[in-house]
Amino acid sequence: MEERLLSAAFREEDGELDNNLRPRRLTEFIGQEKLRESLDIFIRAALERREALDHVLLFGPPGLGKTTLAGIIANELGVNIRITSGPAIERPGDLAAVLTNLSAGDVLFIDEVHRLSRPVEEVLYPAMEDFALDIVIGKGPGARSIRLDLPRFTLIGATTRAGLLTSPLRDRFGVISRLDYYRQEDLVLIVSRAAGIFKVSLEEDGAAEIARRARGTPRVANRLLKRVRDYAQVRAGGVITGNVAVEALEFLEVDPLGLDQTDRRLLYTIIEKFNGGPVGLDTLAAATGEEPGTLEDVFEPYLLQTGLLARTPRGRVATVRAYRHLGLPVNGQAEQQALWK
Ligand SMILES: Nc1ncnc2c1ncn2[C@@H]1O[C@H](COP(=O)(O)OP(=O)(O)OP(=O)(O)O)[C@@H](O)[C@H]1O
Ligand SMILES: [Mg+2]
Repeated sequence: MEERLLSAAFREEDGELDNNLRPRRLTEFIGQEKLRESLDIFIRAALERREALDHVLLFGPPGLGKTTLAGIIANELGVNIRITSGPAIERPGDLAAVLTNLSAGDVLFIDEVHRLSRPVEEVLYPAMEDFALDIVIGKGPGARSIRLDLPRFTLIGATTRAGLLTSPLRDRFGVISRLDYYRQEDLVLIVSRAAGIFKVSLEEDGAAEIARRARGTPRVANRLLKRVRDYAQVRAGGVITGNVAVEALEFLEVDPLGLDQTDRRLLYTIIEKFNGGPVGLDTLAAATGEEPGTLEDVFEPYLLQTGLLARTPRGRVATVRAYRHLGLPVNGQAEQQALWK
């Protein structure tokens, strides 16, 4: 699992990659036009009024650019960014320390903001709303609370699971932006830009081939580019043509829709062991030896998105498209089930 080339999740080896490749300005950020345009307006307006930007919530699947955007926003505002994450802030006192160290206008970026503990969240509410910190002194009936003023700051929260955010927290964000999977043409621009930074020679067809198999995700596109580059260097004189990209990606077992072995095995299991489905999540997990949560969060989103898998009230179903993709005959059963789609 950890080793999946196509996982959109962040991995250690991406660290360096991400830092060199991260666009620093809004104009360098490719795709997500609507979101980019709105952010551009909000940032300019805040700058003109010399105010801190409203709190921003960025949500969407992993690897689509949430952390990148947080950095860009701070950069465009010309302020410092403090980076932390939900699980890293263990106690209310930890958050209080971070908040009291901010300067006016600063950006506080909290990644995985849905994973803040309740007591920590409660410190965040008045901080976001009134730029104040309520500190309780003493215990029991003698306890009293004093209010400390905080500088006006901008909280940027990022989450892959907006549904898990409590509503009091969600309601305190003035800007709520969703990132979507990228279009093919945007991914072509993204890998071409990365190739420029890596100084790899990448032809147009090569870029298209990598983009097509990148699951709509810049992080995956950049990672595939790195592996294809290795292949091209050793086997093909360093130039990534369309053919070289196809060869390399076949070698890496990334198929034309961007599925890897694990994705295909999942679909085969539904088709062969469960006659195409419907099959319940837990049963499917047991049959494939994966955790139900992993199936749901890691494997399903992309299969659902490409229409290879469908969720029905009675369980998961392999669609006609899945049969065709795997080159299996579509029997009457599958046609029937396809009606669920
Ligand atoms: N619009 C974009 N243009 C160019 N490169 C991008 C874009 N979006 C993301 N990237 C690249 O993709 C990589 C992953 O982006 P990022 O780390 O911002 O994703 P994320 O949404 O924060 O992921 P996670 O949910 O795992 O934290 C970075 O290396 C970044 O350079
Ligand atoms: Mg991130």
